[in-house]
Formats: sequence, structure tokens, C-alpha cells
Amino acid sequence: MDRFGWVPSFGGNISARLDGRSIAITRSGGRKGFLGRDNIIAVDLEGRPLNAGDRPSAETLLHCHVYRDLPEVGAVLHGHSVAATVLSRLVTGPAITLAGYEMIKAFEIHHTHDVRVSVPVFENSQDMERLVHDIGPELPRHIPGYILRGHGAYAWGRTVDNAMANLEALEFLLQCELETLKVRGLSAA
Ligand SMILES: CSC[C@@H](O)[C@@H](O)C(=O)COP(=O)(O)O
Ligand SMILES: [Zn+2]
Repeated sequence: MDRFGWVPSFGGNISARLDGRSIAITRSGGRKGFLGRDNIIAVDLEGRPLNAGDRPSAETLLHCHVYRDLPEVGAVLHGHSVAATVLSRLVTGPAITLAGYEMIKAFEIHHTHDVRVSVPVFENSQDMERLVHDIGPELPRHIPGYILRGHGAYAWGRTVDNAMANLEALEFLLQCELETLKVRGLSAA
């Protein structure tokens, strides 16, 4: 994620499921491109650190939300890419629609490029309980991720590798949309 420029400064957070009751997640703060073992801690599915005093990611509740709703998910990745940040500010509606891209098939759920896929865009907030409420009890099933407006993208998958492949596909598609807007010189609806 660092190599692609998706975790600039203190942005981004990363987690993986440990078992049915806990996850490993990055500590709050710090540069995610330079993680050591001590920068990753364990929390339960309510976001409470297993070791009292540990300070998990400020966005831990968003990760827990995914693990609780989607039992097959083994990893969640969050980055602050330029494409996700800029495009979600240009698009004013509640979704970014992707259509006609071969890369859509990377999401495994779709077996053709000939579909329209809506990436949900939720309004950003510093109140994670409110964000979880706004996202709703059911996460999208048609795409393994969502965007927080002006903030960045979340993506998940069965394994860390699978979650990374999904994030790469999502970021590629967002970058294509942004490039298209730049070439056409149009602002998104
Ligand atoms: C530029 S700081 C970014 C944070 O506000 C936040 O959005 C983020 O992604 C990282 O927070 P963290 O608490 O380190 O997991
Ligand atoms: Zn963030």
C-alpha cells in the first residue's frame, strides 16, 4: 500500500482476523508503510484492546463492523489514495458507478465486464459509531469495499492477499474514472 502511495503520512489502517473473537489491527498513528511487530495489536470484535492500554486505530470500529457482518472476511485494508479522495469529492451522490471495465471481474462476484457496479460513498465523520450507523447493518455484497468521502477507500477479502487484490482493483478503477474526467474535462455528476 505504501509503494502505491495509498498510506501517506499517518493515513490508513490494516487488520486481519485472528479467530472468531479477535482481530489484529494497526495501532493508531504512525506510518503504515513502516510497520514493525510492535505496531500491530489485538482487539476483540467490539474494538476493545486485549491488552489494556493499547491504542488501536481510530477507525477500529469500521474494521469490526466488516468482520461482524461478513464472517468469511479475513482482512480489511484502508488507504488514503489521491483517486479515492478526489473522485469522492467530485461525485456528490451516494455512489460512484463503474461500468464497462474488464477489471470489474477482479471482484470475483462479477463474471463479465458488462455490468454496472456502484461503489457506495458515505459521508466522512470523526464519530465512528455514527459512521457505522450511516453505513448500515448490511455492508455491500456486490463489491468488497466502500469509500468515505474526501477520506479514502476500505476494501476487504478472505485473506490479506485477497483483500489487497480487491483494493488494487478498486483503486485501479477509481484512477481510471479520475483520468477519464481529466481527459474529458468534465466534472462528475
Ligand atoms: C492523516 S491522519 C489519518 C487518520 O485521521 C485516519 O483517517 C487514518 O486513516 C489513520 O488513523 P489511525 O488511527 O492511525 O488508524
Ligand atoms: Zn483514514
